[in-house]
Amino acid sequence: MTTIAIFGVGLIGGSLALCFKGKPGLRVIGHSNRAESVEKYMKRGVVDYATTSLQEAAEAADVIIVCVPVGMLESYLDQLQQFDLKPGCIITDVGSTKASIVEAAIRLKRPDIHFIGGHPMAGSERSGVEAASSHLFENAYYVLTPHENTPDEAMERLESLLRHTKAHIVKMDARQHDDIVGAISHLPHMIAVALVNQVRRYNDGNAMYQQLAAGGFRDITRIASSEPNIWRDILINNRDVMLRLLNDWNNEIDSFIHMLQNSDGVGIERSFAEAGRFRQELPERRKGMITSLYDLYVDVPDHPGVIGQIASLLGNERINLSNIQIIESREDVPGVLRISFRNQQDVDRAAELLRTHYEVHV
Ligand SMILES: NC(=O)C1=CN([C@@H]2O[C@H](COP(=O)(O)OP(=O)(O)OC[C@H]3O[C@@H](n4cnc5c(N)ncnc54)[C@H](O)[C@@H]3O)[C@@H](O)[C@H]2O)C=CC1
Ligand SMILES: O=C(O)C(=O)Cc1ccc(O)cc1
Repeated sequence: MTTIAIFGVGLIGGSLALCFKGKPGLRVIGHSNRAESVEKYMKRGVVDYATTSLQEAAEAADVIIVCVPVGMLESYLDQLQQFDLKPGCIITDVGSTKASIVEAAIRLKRPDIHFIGGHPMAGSERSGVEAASSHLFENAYYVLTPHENTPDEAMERLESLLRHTKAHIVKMDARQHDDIVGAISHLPHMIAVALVNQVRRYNDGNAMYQQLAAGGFRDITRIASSEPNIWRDILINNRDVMLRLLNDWNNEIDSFIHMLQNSDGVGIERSFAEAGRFRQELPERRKGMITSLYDLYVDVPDHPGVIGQIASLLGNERINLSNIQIIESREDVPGVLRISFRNQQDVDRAAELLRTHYEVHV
């Protein structure tokens, strides 16, 4: 029996727990400092057992997964050092930054305890165990940042456990991880927040801003609704990388300012064309950060009841949808209902079925 202890059973910890719970040979213990949370984990059935005792959970574990905000990770490592952990115990984390925690783990004293940094590169703007799903990591990348001293045996044990997430495991240097993820995830979160706040200020003087801000604005700013304390920790932890990236961002914006000052239409066209080409080359249908996947758009008459109708059509054929959203503007997406699925096969089946009743765009 492999016992997995999860500290911080929120969106990511809860989703991991759901990937492992009920699998043969695995037992999942959840920990929270708060008794109400422990009760909630048990009631929702995300773990086999839950406790407020860090020591009890840690000492029972073969694998410990620390799923708390980035700013708390080091203090968890320090506390774990005080306990009589099982020999061979693997400690991993899910933090969105890797360099500082990998560095801190070098301080772990026992040579038979192995820390391997981890970052499942899928998530959402939602938080808490209420948003957890066993499908969250399917087909996403899961970065591991082993140290040069990490034994192969420990790495293999962790990889084999994480196969339950159905994510693709990639190994990477922790600093390189922070550079890349800084650019493709942390910077976009900052930009989304800055953009929303800019428009929020205009809206103070004229509420039409908010009223008209649907469609594209909503899409590209979804991640501005992310959990503030989680992102405070990520950005402060990756501060040096972020400051460099923001400097480059300023240069990008400056170049737009210059093009506009000079009415440089050729330059503007070139910027859009270059960006479009690069974006087209992004891996398609790979679940990852800042992407909604397996979506289809259905052009439907705007009347109540249509969502129910579509849900029953899909339900009758046992096609599971993961999300359904009304898009209020038709300017930049073909259709008014966005329906998300968990895999391409479901998109294809749904598209074939719904085409007999509606106009469908995949
Ligand atoms: N949100 C996302 O999409 C992703 C987040 N991550 C990382 O996963 C970790 C957890 O994030 P989420 O699950 O999104 O957050 P969450 O807010 O859903 O869950 C955080 C968990 O940590 C506990 N917690 C919060 N503050 C604490 C504190 N001061 N001391 C002890 N426990 C505390 C909470 O009770 C909760 O169980 C973070 O390190 C984040 O960087 C990684 C991939 C994606
Ligand atoms: O919702 C999205 O698109 C995200 O980008 C979620 C996310 C947030 C933090 C991570 O470290 C990884 C993924």
